[in-house]
Amino acid sequence: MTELQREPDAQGAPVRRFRDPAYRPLAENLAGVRREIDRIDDAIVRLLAERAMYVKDAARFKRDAFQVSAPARQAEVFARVRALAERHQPAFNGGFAGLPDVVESAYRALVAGYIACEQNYFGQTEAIAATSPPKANEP
Ligand SMILES: C=C(O[C@@H]1C=C(C(=O)O)C=C[C@H]1O)C(=O)O
Repeated sequence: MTELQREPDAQGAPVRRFRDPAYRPLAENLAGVRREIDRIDDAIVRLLAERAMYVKDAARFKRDAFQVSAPARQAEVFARVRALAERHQPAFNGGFAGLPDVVESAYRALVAGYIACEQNYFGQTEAIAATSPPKANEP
């Protein structure tokens, strides 16, 4: 017989502890942990919305779908956020070993979503007629 699956008790006391004696808990119960995660998600989503508006603006500088995708820039972004995750590895409670992988894979999913939207916005733009630079001796 399989045991009935149920969600963890958010109000209850801990049911496990880290074997590391130096580990310092961050919250009294799971509800407290989740309150902090929700607070951080509010800030993250606000920043993702701000980032989105720059992705939209980037469409004005692109000539075609390949340029919207800009794979070299994507690779640069993924390497950069991975390095940032390594640099921001918390120095307490043993850090979070998988952080660079979590951050990189999150960015791979995020940027794929941003690019799909940028492709749509690109379709709402039109080419600007090329202007020739002013010639010497012209006022
Ligand atoms: C914003 C740009 O367009 C796209 C979106 C990117 C992003 O979300 O970081 C990166 C490269 C492009 O795929 C850009 O070219 O910089």
